[in-house]
Amino acid sequence: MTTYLLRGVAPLGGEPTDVLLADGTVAALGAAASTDPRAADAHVVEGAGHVLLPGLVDLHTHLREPGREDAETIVSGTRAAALGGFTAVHAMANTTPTQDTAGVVEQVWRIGRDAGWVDVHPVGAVTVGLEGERLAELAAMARSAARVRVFSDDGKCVHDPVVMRRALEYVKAFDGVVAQHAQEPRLTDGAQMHEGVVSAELGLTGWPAVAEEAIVARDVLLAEHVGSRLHVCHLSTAGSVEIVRWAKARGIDVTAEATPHHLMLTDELVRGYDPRYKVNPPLRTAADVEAVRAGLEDGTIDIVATDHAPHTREDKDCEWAAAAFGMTGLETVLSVVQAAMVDTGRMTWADVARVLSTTPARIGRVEDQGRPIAVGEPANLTLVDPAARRVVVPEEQATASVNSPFGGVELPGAVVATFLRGRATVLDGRPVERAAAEGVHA
Ligand SMILES: NC(=O)N[C@@H](CC(=O)O)C(=O)O
Ligand SMILES: [Zn+2]
Ligand SMILES: [Zn+2]
Repeated sequence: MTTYLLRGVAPLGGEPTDVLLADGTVAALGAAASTDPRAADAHVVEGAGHVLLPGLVDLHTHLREPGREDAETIVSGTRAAALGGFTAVHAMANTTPTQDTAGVVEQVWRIGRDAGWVDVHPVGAVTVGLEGERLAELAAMARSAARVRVFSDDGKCVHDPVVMRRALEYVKAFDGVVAQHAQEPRLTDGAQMHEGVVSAELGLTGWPAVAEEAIVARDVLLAEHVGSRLHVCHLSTAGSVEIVRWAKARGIDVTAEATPHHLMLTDELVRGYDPRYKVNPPLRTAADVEAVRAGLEDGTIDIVATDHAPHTREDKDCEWAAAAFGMTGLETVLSVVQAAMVDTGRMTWADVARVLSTTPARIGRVEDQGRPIAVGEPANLTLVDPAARRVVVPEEQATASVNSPFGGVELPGAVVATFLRGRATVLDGRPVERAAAEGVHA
């Protein structure tokens, strides 16, 4: 295995230092890194001005395999994840067949492991076929080789309060968490965008903020009643932030995520009827974007998760009403968080490490990720150049789909390198095919 000497990098944006990666771990730091005998034949990465972060962990990715390999495969999606700085992703359960049995989650986990770009942690469905009626075999998925800890019907809401209560009770046995897609179905019947001034002007059926907030409020109370862990997916309204803030103050064990698009984009973009901006939950108002940023800044919102939702051109390049909901995000999230939170002075790089690595790893109970950058720790790391600027070109990304809302937009920052247990998956901003990394010749 290649040894790497990262020269002059800034761990969590702090003082520049040298970091030696050997035998899959952080082997030495500071002066000891270059004097270590293993540094003699190391591959040197000149990292002056670059920030070293723990490898990013996504709690919410749609990899689409099995079933929609025309939109994404586990290989294309995890390669995109590595390029985005990730070393682990949680793969959502709304595949075909659904990830609702031990067999399906083990298959996804194994394909991810064999691909080797990032660790793939399959999310288990809460209910059979995401139908919201019967609980899926949660314990069997938890005990399978995939060791599922996050359960979600994402794409759909577990709307029946009895089913939600049972799921919250059941996952306690294996320290699991229910990740809820908070959307009251009756209040969002036929909804096409956020309900507000813009939807009224465009004459599109709106999706009221209360449809999200009513479920978030109900679920924090259920989690308190049951004494279980709840995670709120892609929180998008100012009211939801307020409810989670209240719940945390009350001691309820709730965590919440924000997506990069809800940190940056508003429903004003829908005026052009470009389906790239069609997403669930919908883009909200500028006041909601500000509330989500403030919630992330003060810790009410625990993490940023991409909700990377690739869709084929056939499913996206059509009239607004017929287009699928969803946006890609793996390869732009770090840049969006830098633009929205770091470059605005609201968060430090240490905060970025917390919301994109440490805390998502903890919520997903992934023990070897999101670790401190310290000697002896597994070398799951991401090196970022914050001074870089680039215009996003979806066609040039590794994801198999082109439905990025940031196409044509200039964003700050670039992932220079990603290391998975000491092996480079990305170097000089380019993917390192595993055969090359292992010195295997075809
Ligand atoms: N976010 C989306 O708009 N779409 C997601 C489902 C989801 O996250 O709810 C998808 O699977 O396409
Ligand atoms: Zn969702
Ligand atoms: Zn999703």
